[in-house]
Amino acid sequence: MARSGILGFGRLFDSLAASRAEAGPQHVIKTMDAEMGKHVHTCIVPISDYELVVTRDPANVQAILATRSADWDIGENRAESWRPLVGSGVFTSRADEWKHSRALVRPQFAKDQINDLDLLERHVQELFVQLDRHDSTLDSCEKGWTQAFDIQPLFYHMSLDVTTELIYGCSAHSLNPSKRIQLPAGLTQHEAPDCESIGTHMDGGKAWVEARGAMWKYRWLLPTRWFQTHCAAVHKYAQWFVDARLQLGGDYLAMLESKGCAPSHHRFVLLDDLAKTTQDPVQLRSQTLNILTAGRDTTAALISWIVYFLARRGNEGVFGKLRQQVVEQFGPDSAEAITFKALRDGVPYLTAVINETLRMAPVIPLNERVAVRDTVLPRGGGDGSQPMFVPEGRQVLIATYAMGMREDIWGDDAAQYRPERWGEKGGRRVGFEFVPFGGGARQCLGQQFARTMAAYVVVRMLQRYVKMESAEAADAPVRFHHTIENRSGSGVQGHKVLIIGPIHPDPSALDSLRTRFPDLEIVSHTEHFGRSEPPFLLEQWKDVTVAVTFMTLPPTQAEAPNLKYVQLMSAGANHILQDPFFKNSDAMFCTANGVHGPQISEWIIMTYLAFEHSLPHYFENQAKATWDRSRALSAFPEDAVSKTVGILGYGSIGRQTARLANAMGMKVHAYTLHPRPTPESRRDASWSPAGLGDPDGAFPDKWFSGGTPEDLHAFLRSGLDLLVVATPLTNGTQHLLAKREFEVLAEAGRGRTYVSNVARGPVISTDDVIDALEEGLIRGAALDVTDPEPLPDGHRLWGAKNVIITPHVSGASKAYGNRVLAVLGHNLERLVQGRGVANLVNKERGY
Ligand code: HEM
Repeated sequence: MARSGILGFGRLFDSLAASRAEAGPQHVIKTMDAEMGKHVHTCIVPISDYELVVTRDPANVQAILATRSADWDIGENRAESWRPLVGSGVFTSRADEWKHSRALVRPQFAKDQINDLDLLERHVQELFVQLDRHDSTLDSCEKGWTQAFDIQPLFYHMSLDVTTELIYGCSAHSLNPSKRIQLPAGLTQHEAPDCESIGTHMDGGKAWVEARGAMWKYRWLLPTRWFQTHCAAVHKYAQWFVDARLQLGGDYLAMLESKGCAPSHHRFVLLDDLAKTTQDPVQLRSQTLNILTAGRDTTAALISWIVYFLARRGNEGVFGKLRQQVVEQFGPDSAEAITFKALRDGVPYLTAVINETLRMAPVIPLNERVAVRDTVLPRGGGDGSQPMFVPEGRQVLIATYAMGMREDIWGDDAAQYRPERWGEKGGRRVGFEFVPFGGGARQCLGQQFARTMAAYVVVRMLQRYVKMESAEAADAPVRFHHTIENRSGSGVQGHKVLIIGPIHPDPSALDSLRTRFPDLEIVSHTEHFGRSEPPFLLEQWKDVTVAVTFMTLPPTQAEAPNLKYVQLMSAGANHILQDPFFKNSDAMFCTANGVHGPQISEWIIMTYLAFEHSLPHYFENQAKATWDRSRALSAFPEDAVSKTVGILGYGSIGRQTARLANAMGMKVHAYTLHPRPTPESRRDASWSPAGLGDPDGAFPDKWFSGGTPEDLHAFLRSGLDLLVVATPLTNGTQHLLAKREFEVLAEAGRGRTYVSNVARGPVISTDDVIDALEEGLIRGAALDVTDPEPLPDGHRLWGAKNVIITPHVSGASKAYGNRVLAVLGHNLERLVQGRGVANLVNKERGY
């Protein structure tokens, strides 16, 4: 090819422009066809003072990857750019170092257990939950944050979740963060791994590596500050697992299981297995990170492409035929009949679909090698059929996509998606014209795993969905931006967060948010319930896109035209329902639901136990310096074991209370307004601190529901020792507990119920609770909220029998501000990924 452009840089700029236009792989074909002719398959491309070779000739590919592979090695870019992020391992090393790495990790991939279908099924279930939820939770205003909803990010999450579990034994649970395990910090000298941000740091690091690659030999110009942050975070994450494995040896998997990770029996965990061969912590960290990098995005991209082609208009026949075979082989809805062998051999058309997808969208459309000595390629010289001399140091690009599009190999319809071309068995004989997984000595180690996972996910989706539809037009071009999806940067560039209000997070929590989103601008303005020092000026709203606030809002959207997301510091939104900005702007509002669970549930248990163990009585005696054991000896306190707690309103506070009560040996009865008959309906999508609460709705022994007094009475009659009132205050819950309800409690439990109110005062009728206490209809009450508030001096509730009153303080906690920031971080991550946020306020319903 001829040189082009100023100083010969034209070819480079053309190729960058094609990548930006999402047509990089097609650009190779177009340029070769136009400038060299369709019959030329190998050419030299000059760029400035440098020349590289591009080939789409299978004979040359075979020589490079297999027959003359000793003359070739991977190029500097892969080796050097990736190493700071993932270390030196099988994917990034060269020459003898690579041979050593390959020999070390290859045996892991030969084991049957690596194809663990139980592991895949667990994560497919999480995928389904997200798919179900997506439609119902995505609010129109969220769509303005990134692009329209795209199924692809869910596959990337699933792939991260699967590969982290396969490699380290503990999933990052990015599809369902509520399932994240809080691993112990003290076990190794490293901090507990941050499962929440590992995906973001890997994406950020990868984006940098790709940007560096695109800058070709001027890559040193790229600043490294953020890259270093990502590298440090990724290392820290892997190091904890490696150290824990080395410290615990054969007990490593049992430890993970005891913390709540998937069961250890018969489970294959790559790190665990690898540590039987080497105990070198750096090796273990690097090799596992190399495999995580090589396997995560590639598999997600393959699944995304398969779904893309199945849903593409015009491919309805392919979808129908595949679905029919899948259902015939595996049934319409269950995973039971799916085995590794049946996946591999049982549905030939599925194999054909996967192969055809990899032909038309090889996940890695350009592979690369550099000659390590002077050598020859079998074809490309003379008229194209002669050998071509390649000097040492020359780079060759293997155009995998272009080979897949050659009409002389695949037929005139090479541009059509037609799985039938793969024949009856789905896998026609191919040579080096089809190398999506590379070939020869450095062939992909994860091919079988990737194929199994893709096949499994597709089968489960086809069992579940009778139809898939693409939003694109039938003739829309295939856009290769997504070949390996690149969510470059952290996705929050240009966003500015204003924290304004009475509650402030620790500087360390702010720092970790900055580390997680390095390009997010954060400003913080202290304010004490409406009064701020220095005064906050209206024009300061102008460029704010995210506000974290208790109740300070801009007067109208005109003052804050860019404000898209308001993170409230409160669990409810009732105090701003009449605010003009809330009512009239299109910003989305999220509550801090979940930040109160830990401290309020502690308050509930504390007051209950204080009452049971007569703490107020002993405090009084202590003040009088009186040692008197008679009370405990005459009427033994009752402990909580086997008692029943009824939780009226099973939200985040109720769920954390259930967790604590369960740990004390109590039974849990839950009450919700709407029925929750299925496991799905019992789940809770709102935010909760990792490892706390009851996101799956697993604790209740009985579940009651309904909106009528009869429904409520059935719950109150269920034998409650402790009744926790944790329901929002609405018109329907005003005086929900009144005279009749206390009578029902008394009839059912002979006055043994202790009542705890952490909701709002008016949910209980004050006069009626006083009467119930005085008449012994209930044993006692702990009230953090009263009606009225503040409770006036001399009010008769102060002196009621067996009552503990605190002045609406159960929600206070030093961790409050940090938790609000955690909700913010959680939602920012979801917004960047185009997913629905947690705790979104429905503006019509007001909560
Ligand atoms: C659709 C999914 C995948 C595709 C298309 C793919 C593709 C490739 C390709 C083309 C190479 C060769 C690069 C070269 O020639 O230099 C490669 C190497 C590699 N792949 Fe994959 N891969 C996939 C999934 C996986 C998975 C799931 C894993 C592991 C869990 C994995 C692990 C590796 C490793 C370790 C290497 C380096 C081998 C070496 O250099 O010796 N891959 N992959």
